Amino acid sequence: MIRLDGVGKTYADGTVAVRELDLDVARGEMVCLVGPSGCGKSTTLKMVNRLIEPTTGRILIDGKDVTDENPVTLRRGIGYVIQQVGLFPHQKIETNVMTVPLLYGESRKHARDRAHELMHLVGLDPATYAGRYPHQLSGGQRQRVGVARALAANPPVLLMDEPFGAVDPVIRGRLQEEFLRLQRELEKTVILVTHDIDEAVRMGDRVAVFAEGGRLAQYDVPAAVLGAPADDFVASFVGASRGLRRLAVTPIRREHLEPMNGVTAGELGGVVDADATLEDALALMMREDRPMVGVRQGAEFLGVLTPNGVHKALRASVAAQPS
Ligand SMILES: Nc1ncnc2c1ncn2[C@@H]1O[C@H](COP(=O)(O)OP(=O)(O)OP(=O)(O)O)[C@@H](O)[C@H]1O
Repeated sequence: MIRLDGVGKTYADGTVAVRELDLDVARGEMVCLVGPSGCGKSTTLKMVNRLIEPTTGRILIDGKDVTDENPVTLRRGIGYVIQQVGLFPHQKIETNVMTVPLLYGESRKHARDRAHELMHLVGLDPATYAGRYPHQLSGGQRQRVGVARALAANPPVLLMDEPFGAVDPVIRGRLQEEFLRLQRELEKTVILVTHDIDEAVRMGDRVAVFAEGGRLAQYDVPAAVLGAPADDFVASFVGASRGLRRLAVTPIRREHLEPMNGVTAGELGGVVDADATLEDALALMMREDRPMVGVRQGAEFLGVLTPNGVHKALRASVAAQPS
């Protein structure tokens, strides 16, 4: 869907922000660009919607070179969410969200209906918030308006630059959760920039770890980035607690379960659903102070997970990834 092919950006003052970057993002995939400050993440994102022109290489969306497209037409198909949201301060929330549909010639009635629908989608009741002004909203609510506005033209592609950066950790977690739910429904192709490895592994189907100069140090699924860092840079960036982080991104698999035979009710800490993560299962074992939990899929009981099974699952999650 989106392909960066040998893309580089050297600014006029000689700063090499991005060097020879190859990156593929599949349709419906959410890819997180993560890395330390100044490593070229925002520059990369802005080259996709041509807010910045690359100095070398090509960027293709659906096989078409973005430089052949009129930038205005191009941006119509690309939603853009930034940290400072950029709402018009003297316009009501509803009007802020309606801006894009109105720009594309929708009637006021349609644009307003669409704005209300989107406000519902991002969890802001239009009856309460449509008539408010941006300064009458909390930071987290403003971020949601930013997301609603980016979705207004129903673009297939969304670019998000630190979209949850300006809010406190609790709200941030909630917004991440909500956006993941929304994304499961909308299946947009998303590139999200963050400097927070936790956010990247939580949100991304795949994670691109950038090093200085826009060098792509590793591009893989979260479990592999945490479980098998490509080099010392990635290992130190993901941090010493990466082992624990892996629990939250590794799913439970049938082959790591043991049969129920002989397990007594007293040994079982509880039951988790098959789509839970290892972290959920281990948290339950610890909370209940029991050596195992049951795993269920709907009405079917699949087996029990023990700490030994957790260990096997972690090892397999790395071994299973193509390097
Ligand atoms: N207009 C510009 N002119 C010259 N250098 C620039 C310009 N914009 C960005 N840079 C430089 O390019 C490099 C990459 O910047 P960029 O904003 O892409 O990094 P980033 O990874 O998004 O950083 P952060 O996480 O701090 O936002 C930095 O060294 C930055 O100083």
